[in-house]
Amino acid sequence: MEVSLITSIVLATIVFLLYKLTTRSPTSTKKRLPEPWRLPLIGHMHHLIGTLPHRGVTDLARKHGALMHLKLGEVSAIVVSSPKWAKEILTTYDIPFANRPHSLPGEIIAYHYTDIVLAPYGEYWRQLRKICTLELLSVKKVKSFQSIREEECWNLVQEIKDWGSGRPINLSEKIFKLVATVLSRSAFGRGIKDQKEFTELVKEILRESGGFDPSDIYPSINFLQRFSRKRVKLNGIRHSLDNIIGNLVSEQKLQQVNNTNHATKLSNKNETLLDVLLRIKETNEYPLTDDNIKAIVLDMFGAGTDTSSATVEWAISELLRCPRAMEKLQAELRQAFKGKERIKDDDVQNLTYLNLVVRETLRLHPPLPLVIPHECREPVNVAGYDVASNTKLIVNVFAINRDPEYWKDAETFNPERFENSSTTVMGADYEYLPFGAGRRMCPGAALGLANVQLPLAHIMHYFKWKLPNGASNDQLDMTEVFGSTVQRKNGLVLVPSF
Ligand code: HEM
Repeated sequence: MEVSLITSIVLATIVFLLYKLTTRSPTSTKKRLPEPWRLPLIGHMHHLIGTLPHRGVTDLARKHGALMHLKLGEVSAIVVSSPKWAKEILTTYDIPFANRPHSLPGEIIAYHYTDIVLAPYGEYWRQLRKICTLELLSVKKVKSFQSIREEECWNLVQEIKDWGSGRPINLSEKIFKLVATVLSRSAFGRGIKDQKEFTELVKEILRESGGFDPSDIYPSINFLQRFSRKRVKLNGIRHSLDNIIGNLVSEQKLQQVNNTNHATKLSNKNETLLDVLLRIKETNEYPLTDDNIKAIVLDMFGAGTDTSSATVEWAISELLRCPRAMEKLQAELRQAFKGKERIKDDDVQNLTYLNLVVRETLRLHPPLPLVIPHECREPVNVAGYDVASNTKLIVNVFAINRDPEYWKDAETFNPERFENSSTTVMGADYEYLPFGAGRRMCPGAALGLANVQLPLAHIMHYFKWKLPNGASNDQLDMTEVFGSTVQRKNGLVLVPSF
């Protein structure tokens, strides 16, 4: 890929120079958004080679401004990199920019855009958001999964204890498995027969969704669309997933018929996410098909696993490099759980410092630093600039969360900065947007935070952690990798002691 991209840049440069020599650019009176210098065919892609997209885009924004235009292949995008512009776009222009662009995962994995994340803005999406707010991801529903979270966190503690004190363990794998199991029990109730295969498939979707593919940046080239490697890969994943989820839906329907025959109707409190969706379908509250249900259930995994597990990993990483914060957190946990054998979900809600650590982690390491691309549904004029329909909107949360105008020592991990601050999951001035903002803002923040706080409290309360081979904690490698979320490049392999 690297080679073909470099070859394309060389070719494009030659074509560009020839073009410049033989033509004169017509003078245009139109006000154009600032942008870096571009090449024909590839646009601004060469500026991003060798960088992580969120860091590359942030560097460009520092040079060219907080409202900037980028051309990536054929695709035009505006990039918003300051709280001021985020507020302007996500309030005044929120509806025009509430669409999602075409994508292969949307077409193939999300049963032709019938999930929530990738559905186009419109009546169907509005109904799904309502189902999320009132049913699937309501505070009440999140609370109803409390015992699942507690049990699975306790299982992790036992697993680490069984593994043994003083032996390096790959904590990243354990954390991903924990979050995926909590979600799958919340979605399907009992453990899934094919849990391992299912978790692997979810991991593959996440890998493929974040991966770069020429068909994404040259959407008009039919050949690339039809024969892309990503399409073949995603079709394979979809086939396997469809079987697993299809079986789960059929089993659950059967179970519901049995329950009705035996007059053992589930109370809403005990319903899994799948039960809720099947009930909504049965009662015709919303006209959902089986495929719609599968797409929605898959969203819960796609949107909920990597985001929460990456946040737990980054929190541990930052704490290891900041012994003062680590000690303060462990002291808070010791004090709160003195004499208690197990940690309860309700207990962690009131832990002030734990809360500050999570907020600061999400500031420095938002799992979706460029959110999920939005798309403009109609031509709009933003601050005198004409923006054509189908232009993508990239909200650069990475730059916003580190904007030095809003954040003192913006690059430093300092949970205390949130003390006495009223900032919740969204900054009042749009200076803190780990869950996005506007109509497309994450509807799963309450569940996401619960799936971060309880595992982190367990991992930090029951164990002390250090790096293997006597390395000092400030040597911890913090290299990132950009996929569907920004993760640690290398798994967190640490030595527990207890
Ligand atoms: C720490 C955890 C999480 C973070 C940081 C996070 C962050 C985000 C962000 C930044 C977006 C995109 C907003 C935009 O496009 O403007 C998003 C969308 C979304 N998230 Fe989350 N998320 C988390 C957990 C969850 C969980 C647990 C779920 C559900 C199980 C969830 C479900 C969704 C859905 C359905 C959308 C799409 C909303 C739409 O397009 O209307 N998220 N999330």
